[in-house]
Amino acid sequence: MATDEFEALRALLPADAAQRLSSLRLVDGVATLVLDASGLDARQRVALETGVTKVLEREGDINEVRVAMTADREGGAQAGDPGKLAMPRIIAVGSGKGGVGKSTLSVNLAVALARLGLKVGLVDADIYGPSQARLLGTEDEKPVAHDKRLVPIASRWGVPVLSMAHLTKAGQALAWRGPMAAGALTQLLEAHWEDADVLVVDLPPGTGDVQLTILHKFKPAGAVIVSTPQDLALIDATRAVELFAKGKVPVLGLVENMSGYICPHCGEESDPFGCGGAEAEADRLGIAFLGRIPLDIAIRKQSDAGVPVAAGQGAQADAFAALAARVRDSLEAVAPASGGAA
Ligand SMILES: Nc1ncnc2c1ncn2[C@@H]1O[C@H](COP(=O)(O)OP(=O)(O)OP(=O)(O)O)[C@@H](O)[C@H]1O
Repeated sequence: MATDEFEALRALLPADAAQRLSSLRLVDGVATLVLDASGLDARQRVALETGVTKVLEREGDINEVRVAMTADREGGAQAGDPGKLAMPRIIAVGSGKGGVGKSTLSVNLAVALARLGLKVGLVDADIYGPSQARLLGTEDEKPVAHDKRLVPIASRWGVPVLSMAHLTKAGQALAWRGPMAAGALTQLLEAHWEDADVLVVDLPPGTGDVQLTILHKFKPAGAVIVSTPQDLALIDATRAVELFAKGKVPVLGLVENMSGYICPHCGEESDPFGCGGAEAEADRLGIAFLGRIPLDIAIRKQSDAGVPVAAGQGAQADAFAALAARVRDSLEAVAPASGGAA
């Protein structure tokens, strides 16, 4: 955006917002602003955002206004370690095996937790197949930096997100290995998450270096393991449980995804991958069973369209709401929110 265009838009802003403006971009009718909200309480932040949105939405060439707030305050339950960045509580979502629906589950869990009233952020740490940018409809966004740290990208669903896909060109992330990947992951996790109560982190599948880096460096408050009901997936899920146990990360429980299929034509229920295996395995491992998410074409279609089912109404949204409530309660048990409110 040209400087005069920037200044013209800036001049439209209420004076307090103009003073706090760190960056402003206008791309394809979407105005993205970053405001420094230091010293403001939640109500003042909302007032600031509303004021900005109102004036910019009146402009003919602006269809959407996205506002990100940054602030220099400490926050989160893991604050208090002097010299270390304050971090929200991290829920790591892992699976032993690829393709079991870990990313689908992570985004819907994040949205469902936000609907329960938590402030939730989502980090896509899946360097080999980042998908959260698409799942939240933010593929065309690039994060800006403030004070050398990335500012999470706002999504339509109230869950800000950062993904490896936001930092790379399509396909590039696949070639990332070792220190480069660890460096990029650190940037995503050490971004401006200070407003979040909880950070859902979508891990890559398996039990390799990236998972270990996150475990050791960022100490998740808890882990959710996703599996389909087949034996092979469950064997791998057991490995993921062991990885977290070794890293002393409490396992909040196991979720069975793609559990039971209801034919959209005849209504008959079938179990292409079996059913109930994860619950039995959770029982055997002595960990909680967090619930079942059915195999439903609506979940796949809505995911592809960047509209998480958990944001809507109906049986699938209810399934994710129930899952989120269990995850929230387990998290409270192992890592209560500071001040006791969640
Ligand atoms: N419950 C479900 N019902 C229907 N489709 C689903 C369900 N869960 C996941 N899918 C679909 O399965 C595919 C794989 O899901 P997803 O990408 O979430 O898996 P993943 O475990 O994160 O995979 P990867 O290991 O490759 O990152 C996607 O097309 C997704 O839309």
